[in-house]
Amino acid sequence: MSQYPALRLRRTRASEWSRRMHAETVLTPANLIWPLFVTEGEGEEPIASLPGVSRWGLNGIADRAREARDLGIPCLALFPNTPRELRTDDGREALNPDNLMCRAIKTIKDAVPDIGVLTDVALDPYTAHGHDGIVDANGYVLNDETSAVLVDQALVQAEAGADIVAPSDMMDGRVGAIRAALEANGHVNVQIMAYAAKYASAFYGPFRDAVGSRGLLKGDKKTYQMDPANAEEALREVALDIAEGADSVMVKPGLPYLDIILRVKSEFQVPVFAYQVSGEYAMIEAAATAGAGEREALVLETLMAFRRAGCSGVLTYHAPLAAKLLAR
Ligand SMILES: NCc1[nH]cc(CCC(=O)O)c1CC(=O)O
Ligand SMILES: [Mg+2]
Repeated sequence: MSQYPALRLRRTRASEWSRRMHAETVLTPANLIWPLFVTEGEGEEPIASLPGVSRWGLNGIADRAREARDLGIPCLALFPNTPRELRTDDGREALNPDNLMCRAIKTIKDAVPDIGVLTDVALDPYTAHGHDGIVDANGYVLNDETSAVLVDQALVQAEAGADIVAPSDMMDGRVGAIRAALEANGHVNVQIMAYAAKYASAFYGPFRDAVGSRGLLKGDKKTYQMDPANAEEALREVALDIAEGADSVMVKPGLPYLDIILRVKSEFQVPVFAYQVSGEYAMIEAAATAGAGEREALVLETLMAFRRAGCSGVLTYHAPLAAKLLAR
């Protein structure tokens, strides 16, 4: 009896109510984190390589925060486009308590006190060479020197009101160092979401346009970000970040790395997030524009795939669209 024709897996798929009742995974706006680009001035600056995404001045950022709240999106991720003249080899603008990032955090907290603010800890929006850290004479990104600066950067962000600091730099040991500094400075409830398995990827191009680092970047990031060939190494990275005190871990990029998400979730049972990165967003937009797929369906299917693989949530530039679709 346990086979066809008595067993028909199509039976539960035959009607909409039944499909809904048998869904193993749910996707809600609570699973979305919306990355936002911040700029000086008050205008809206469209980003050519990210159609539909803009940099916003502080007023626009406050409006986006209200929009997110109304859509049920729980958290915003912030990325500054630092004016060129403030970018230096040591990225010291990252430590300025009045920098664009800190002003954006405060703006959001004033406009919508109850929304989560996640900040990126890395130096690339502040360095003249576009790397995430301090480089030596050969252009090599120095681990321990960089980690020391990242600790101060995370503290500056926490002081400004960040709820989650998210180191995206891939230095060794920085999660433990940041956790210790947060504890020592009274920020016991500031979370760390570690970009634990971040790959040296070809999918970050539009992001680098958005934060203004593409034209500046010398070389590539392969001496610190991971080789796409590696999966076991991702598990080691995640194990270390959890041991150092990460509250949650991230896998990045997203869709090409669903296998990593699944393995991390199965192995560690910790909150896992994915970053559906700028190049993935641009790919979906290009497919939709070319008529190769239907935008809304592509967005919801890819986001559901992250949930099915084990993600608690996804950073996605499609967050407002997805939240609107999910509200229907
Ligand atoms: N610290 C850099 C950082 N933080 C988030 C992204 C990429 C996000 C995206 O492509 O959407 C990057 C780019 C990089 O590593 O060069
Ligand atoms: Mg690591």
